[in-house]
Amino acid sequence: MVSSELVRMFEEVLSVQELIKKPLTSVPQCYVRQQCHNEPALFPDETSSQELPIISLRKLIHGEDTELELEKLNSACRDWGFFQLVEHGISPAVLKTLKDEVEGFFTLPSEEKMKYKIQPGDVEGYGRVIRADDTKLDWGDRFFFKTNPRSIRKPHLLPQFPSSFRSVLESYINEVQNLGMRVIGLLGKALKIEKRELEVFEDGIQNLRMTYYPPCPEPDLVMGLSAHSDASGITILNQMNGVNGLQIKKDGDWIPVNVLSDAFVINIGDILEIMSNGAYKSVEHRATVNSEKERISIAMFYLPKLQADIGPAFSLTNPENPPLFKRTEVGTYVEDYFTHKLDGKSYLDLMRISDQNLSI
Ligand SMILES: O=C(O)CCC(=O)C(=O)O
Ligand SMILES: [Fe+2]
Repeated sequence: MVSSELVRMFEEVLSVQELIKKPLTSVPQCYVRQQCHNEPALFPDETSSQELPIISLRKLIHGEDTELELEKLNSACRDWGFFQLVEHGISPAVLKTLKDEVEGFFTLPSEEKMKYKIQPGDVEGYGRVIRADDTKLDWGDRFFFKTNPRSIRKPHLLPQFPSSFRSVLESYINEVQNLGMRVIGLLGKALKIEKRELEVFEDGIQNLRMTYYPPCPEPDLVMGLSAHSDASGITILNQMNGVNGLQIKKDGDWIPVNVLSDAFVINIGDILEIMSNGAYKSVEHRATVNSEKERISIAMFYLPKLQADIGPAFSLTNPENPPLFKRTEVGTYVEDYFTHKLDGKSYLDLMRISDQNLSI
């Protein structure tokens, strides 16, 4: 539990960008992580031979290699829970303008960004949500907001953005929503889930998190984003300024992901692990920072619509393959998720049906 004094201190250091404006020789204690002895190294061997699978959307859709590519996709989601998507069809002009606009946004004067500051009791806006069990702060400035369906947009956030930023975001939101639906369809095909069970994703929820990770004088003492799994169906990550930092947990090791230009990193979130009845993995990941250059990413979380129920797909479960997770409404799931700390896979574990009461 953090003391109220610590909460006040956390709230005062709302922006890491502001913090590093004064020359810093060491990192304030509220960012310093305690490395436990059995934790894998923060910066694992960069020569790791494990490379994230690369999947081509073009190959998944046209040509002779469709089946082969679908099998590659299937293995990537089972073994890694992550893959890099190339030839995804999102227009390069939108991606370039988006990068410039997001960079521009994070370099606005603090007073401008504070107009969008997260309000007490909310989770959307600029800044961080302090939870009762937080003990350390992440080295990154975030902006989280809900974009789809349009009716859930907060009037003081996206609608108030500078018009050039708003306009490119609208294009990106549309393109990435279509891409998300396409990828979900292909995952359903690879998993052999009946099409109608994926209809819950049509006009699904889309949330965006933009994160600016400033350079840090002592990068091995801090974490840009704590280890977590995503609550989404899938997440589409755009590492927009080409700087490495993302790490994925695989077989107990943290594997660094090399940014591939013109690729998105896509991962399976908790909801798809549940729907696939555990066949696809929602894998823990985290973001590290470096001492040289800021890192900017934008993550798009794609979820089924709010009224939908989530649970293991009926077309995948039977007496031989009983459901491993409980069913719940998306709305309840999302609300519960936000009240938990980003602490590995703990929330997904709450959804797991224990061995004693496995039932269909
Ligand atoms: O910035 C990154 O590389 C990771 C972002 C992420 O995992 C998230 O926003 O959930
Ligand atoms: Fe994430």
